[in-house]
Amino acid sequence: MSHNSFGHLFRVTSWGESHGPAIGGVVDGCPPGLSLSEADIQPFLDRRRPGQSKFVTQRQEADQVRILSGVFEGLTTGTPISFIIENTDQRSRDYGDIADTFRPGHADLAYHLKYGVRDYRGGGRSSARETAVRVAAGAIARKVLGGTVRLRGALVQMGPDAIDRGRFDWAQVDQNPFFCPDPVAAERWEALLAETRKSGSSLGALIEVVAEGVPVGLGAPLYGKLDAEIAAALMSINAVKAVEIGDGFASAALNGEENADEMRMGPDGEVEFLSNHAGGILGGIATGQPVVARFAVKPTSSILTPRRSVDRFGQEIEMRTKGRHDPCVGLRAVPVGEAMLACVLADQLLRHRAQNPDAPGRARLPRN
Ligand SMILES: Cc1cc2nc3c(=O)[nH]c(=O)nc-3n(C[C@H](O)[C@H](O)[C@H](O)COP(=O)(O)O)c2cc1C
Ligand SMILES: C=C(O[C@@H]1CC(C(=O)O)=C[C@@H](OP(=O)(O)O)[C@H]1O)C(=O)O
Repeated sequence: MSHNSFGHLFRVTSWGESHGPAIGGVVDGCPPGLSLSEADIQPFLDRRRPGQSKFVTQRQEADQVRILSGVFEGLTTGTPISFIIENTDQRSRDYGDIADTFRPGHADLAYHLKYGVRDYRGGGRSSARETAVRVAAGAIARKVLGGTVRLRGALVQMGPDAIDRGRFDWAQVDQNPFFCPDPVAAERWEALLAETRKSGSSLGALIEVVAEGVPVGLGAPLYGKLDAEIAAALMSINAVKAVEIGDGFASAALNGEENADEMRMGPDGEVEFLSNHAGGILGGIATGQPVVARFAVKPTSSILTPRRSVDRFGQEIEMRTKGRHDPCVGLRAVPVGEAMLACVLADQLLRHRAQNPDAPGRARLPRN
């Protein structure tokens, strides 16, 4: 991960600010000959787009993507794929009040201290507007991964209210505005988030992303371990404060027997795991089990409730933040998390093929 690019062979660069004319990205290293058009990318952007329900920011952006390079007659050419998404609904006057002040919990103070000069409109470069670029890149990464890798995400906790794991149903995720896999929790969250928004406050959340059908062997120990790169990619998303793989923090409380993912031989000569505490990764390498990662986002820092802060002249102030904000950023972070996982897996797939082109990608062992 460097400043505005990540990945090695599948390399994503993003550019743009929230209230500038446009945002966009460049994906370099995408293999040639993959069918790709805007129609492959747009559905993913549509899931992340702001303004879609009363539970997200009311900024209205179409998030229409336009490919500028790297595709000829519907196929990727192996050259940089450049794309642009125009910003059309900036309301920069909302930010006039906070040009000289720093929202507690947002990036304002840190950008000021580091750079001295910043585009404060909409948070500038620090805004999650940029996450649209990640989602577009993720759609291209999914093309590289092909149809055998199934990648999905869900919101599993809003504020203190977690889903019931027994009711986890992927089919529910697109049936409510929360990306919630538990219909009963989704009903509770409707009231919870409406009340939170009305009171001028915000909530944090926990998001789970899962990739099934990941080829065995992805991961580049020691410093390019699959879990390490997934953690870095998810941690780079705005507002993320924690990432875990498999049982994550809960594994600290398990004993060795409970944590052991025991193995048997399946009838087709493939290793079968009896559980998946490891989240599909051992030694930094994919085992073929579902890759499971979770990440926590903090509550939105732009809130209407007055908070104490300081301004750039060193005055102590009290401020409230008006404007259009997500009362819980976790909702729209779901497609962003999926996209970051897709980009890491696509990059690891290309690196794995380069180093070990004959690896079978299966957990097969010889039997006597
Ligand atoms: C999808 C998404 C939407 C977000 N929407 C908002 C928002 O409307 N208002 C806000 O203050 N922060 C929002 N954030 C969080 C800020 O972008 C983030 O807190 C800020 O960049 C500071 O960086 P940090 O929280 O990573 O330290 C959002 C984050 C994500 C992932
Ligand atoms: C624009 C998007 O989300 C924005 C993310 C964001 C922030 O601080 O991160 C603050 C708000 O920006 P604005 O005040 O300009 O409306 C959100 O609307 C988007 O995701 O496309």
